[in-house]
Amino acid sequence: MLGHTATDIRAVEEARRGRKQLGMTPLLYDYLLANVREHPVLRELREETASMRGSQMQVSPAQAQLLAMLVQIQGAQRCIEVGVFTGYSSLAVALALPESGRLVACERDERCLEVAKKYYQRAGVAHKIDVKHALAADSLRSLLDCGEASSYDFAFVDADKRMYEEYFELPLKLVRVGGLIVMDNILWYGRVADPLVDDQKTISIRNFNKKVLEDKHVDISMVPIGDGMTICRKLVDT
Ligand SMILES: C[S@@+](CC[C@H](N)C(=O)[O-])C[C@H]1O[C@@H](n2cnc3c(N)ncnc32)[C@H](O)[C@@H]1O
Repeated sequence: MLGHTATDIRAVEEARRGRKQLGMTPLLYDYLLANVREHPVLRELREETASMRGSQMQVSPAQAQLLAMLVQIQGAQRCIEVGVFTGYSSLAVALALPESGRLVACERDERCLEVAKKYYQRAGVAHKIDVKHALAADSLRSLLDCGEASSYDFAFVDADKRMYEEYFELPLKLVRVGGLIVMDNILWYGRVADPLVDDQKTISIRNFNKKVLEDKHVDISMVPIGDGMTICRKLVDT
């Protein structure tokens, strides 16, 4: 164990003792990253984003890989993303879609979208992405107004944490039975589990987690990857 920190060693020992959840250490994170297949344009985008304000908002390469895998398993053609930032997760989804696939990408910040669009072009997937520069709730409501309820295969929600219930309910209407909605940041840096933390965002995510646990319209799986993701599979039309 030469060169390993005490924390790294403790994490490995705890795992050996049979704990079901492995703590993520910097060493283990680097190992995980080294074992992710990352498209070269995704890597370039991640490197550019790293120097930008808010770079911690970007999903990890392992999360993006999981999203792409879910899209492929679903055989998804029609996808939605709520919260694009500089485009890392949307680019991963677009790369996983077939040529005929479409992704509606919702983002309110124009400067983030400029970066995202540059990389969509660079990766040759811009034609698959319909960028909606507006508040996501307005964009999603207008899809519903256009008669697109129950017509999407997959939605990824990674925006305003204070609105998580609404940003789940709207995609739930847009996704077909059998389709997936993936909600990001459901562990919120561990704050959701700390009863002493009671800021608005933490309370909103806690409320969402409680509500979706009891929601009979979906099957769920809470996955401790990145900052935590809940994968929801729609069971019935709402
Ligand atoms: C966590 S970041 C998204 C990260 C992105 N999925 C990625 O992997 O790079 C959240 C983004 O949602 C956008 N956002 C927040 N609230 C929004 C809203 N109500 N409508 C549209 N975009 C919103 C923010 O501008 C920000 O770029």
